[in-house]
Amino acid sequence: MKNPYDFDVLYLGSGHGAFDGAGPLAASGKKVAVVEGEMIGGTCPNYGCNAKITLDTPVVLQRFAERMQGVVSGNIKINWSALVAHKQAVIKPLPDAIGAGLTQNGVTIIHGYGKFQDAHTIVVDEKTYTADKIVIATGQHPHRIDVPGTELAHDSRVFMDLDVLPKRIGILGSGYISMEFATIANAAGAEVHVLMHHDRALREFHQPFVEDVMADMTKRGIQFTPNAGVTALEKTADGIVIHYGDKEKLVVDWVLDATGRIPNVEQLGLENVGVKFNQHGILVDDYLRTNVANIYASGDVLDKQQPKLTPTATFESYYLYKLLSGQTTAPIDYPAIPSTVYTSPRIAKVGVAPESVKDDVYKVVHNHIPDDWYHQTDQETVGDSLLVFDQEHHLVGATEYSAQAEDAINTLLPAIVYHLSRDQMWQMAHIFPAEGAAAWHKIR
Ligand SMILES: Cc1cc2nc3c(=O)[nH]c(=O)nc-3n(C[C@H](O)[C@H](O)[C@H](O)COP(=O)(O)OP(=O)(O)OC[C@H]3O[C@@H](n4cnc5c(N)ncnc54)[C@H](O)[C@@H]3O)c2cc1C
Ligand SMILES: NC(=O)c1ccc[n+]([C@@H]2O[C@H](COP(=O)([O-])OP(=O)(O)OC[C@H]3O[C@@H](n4cnc5c(N)ncnc54)[C@H](O)[C@@H]3O)[C@@H](O)[C@H]2O)c1
Repeated sequence: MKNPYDFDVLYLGSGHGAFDGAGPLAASGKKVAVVEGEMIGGTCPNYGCNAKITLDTPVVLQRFAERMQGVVSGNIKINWSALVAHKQAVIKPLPDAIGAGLTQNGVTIIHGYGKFQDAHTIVVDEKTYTADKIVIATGQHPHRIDVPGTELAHDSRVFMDLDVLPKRIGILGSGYISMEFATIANAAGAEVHVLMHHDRALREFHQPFVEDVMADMTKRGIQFTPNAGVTALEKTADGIVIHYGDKEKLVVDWVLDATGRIPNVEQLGLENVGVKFNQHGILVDDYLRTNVANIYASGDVLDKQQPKLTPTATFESYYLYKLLSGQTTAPIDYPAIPSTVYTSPRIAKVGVAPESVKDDVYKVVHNHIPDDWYHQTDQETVGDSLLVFDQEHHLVGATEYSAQAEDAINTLLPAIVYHLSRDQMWQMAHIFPAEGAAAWHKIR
């Protein structure tokens, strides 16, 4: 029977929650549209992962040169305006490249904000588009602290476009964005103050590793204030005054609000169709289907257990491609989702956390990274990993803090996802010498 709608599948949003699946879905013969209100590709390429890692790259170089002093000489100084210009040059082509990838696969791109009129109809700038199935992949937006003067603070997107690095920066919150941007701003020469909501940072990460990273950041001049309880922001002739705690004050030139992100569920017309959501996002079943049968959701906008990260959004998007193209009827089966905080050194983790381990079920193996021969070459002095094995020596979790923790954890993923035995681990021959080989060597 002919589809009575304009499209088989229409996506609201064009981030990883949409585009990783929309392209293959169109290539499989489905008529697909993507509606995007801002930049094609969404947060990750334009003002998230890719933009941030470009700003971080000279920090890594700076740390590397610092470790190798004596063998090489001279410190690396970051030229902030040149770095931001470099970031713009690296990021600028991405929306066009992602858009071209979509259109080459046959996806129709519609620019503008979409809103539900009914369960099969989306309105964009007064034009209507109908679809058999609709996927809500609208992501999140920054939370703004609810205190007088909140408008004086900025979000991470504004930070990444600053032509001139402010001298004194106050950062509210101590999650991913706070810790990463504090690292970058400090390395580039700013005075950085982190006002923590509680007494711990990065609460989902192994706290002894977080404390080591914070000690290093403190040594480099970043000032942490635990339980700050920010009460107001005020503009004065000296700068912006952050009022916190019991009548305490801090004067800075610029404030980054890094107090979390909120799902984009407002202004979608969800009330017109009755899609259910809460403050964590849209509610879906194990097929990423909302309570309205033809409406699905994917990516950061979901209420879910998995971390709201690009690998999760990509996995969901690809799952929906398989489901909506009829290649699977199975529920989504998430792998262990890895995550990293791009401080320097980084903290990365995947799978079973060492702190959750009961002795009789799992075995935790500790490695001090500088003890590895490979890390004598780069004069590494810090870093630890904890590897969690079951009784049959299957790797079930790993967490590491080190200069290259993200690569070490990525390398270990097949062992966890495919539940490899020791014999199967030996079936893989790694390029040597390399970080990945060093990480793999520790689990065999
Ligand atoms: C500063 C920062 C750094 C990050 N770094 C990392 C990292 O290093 N690694 C990592 O894994 N994750 C990182 N993330 C998280 C990552 O960016 C997100 O998990 C990922 O982008 C989620 O993809 P998504 O498609 O669900 O949402 P998004 O990428 O946010 O895409 C949603 C899109 O929907 C559009 N939209 C919203 N409403 C509508 C509407 N009504 N109509 C049409 N379009 C609409 C938005 O404009 C947006 O483009 C970072 C996030 C931030 C903010
Ligand atoms: N490397 C990465 O993968 C990466 C990097 C950046 C962002 N992200 C994604 O973006 C999301 C948002 O990052 P984020 O750092 O804004 O959020 P977050 O949830 O990681 O951290 C928010 C911080 O703000 C604090 N906070 C909350 N309410 C507050 C209040 N009223 N006053 C003061 N502090 C308050 C929290 O205690 C926490 O420290 C992350 O959760 C993650 O999903 C990922």
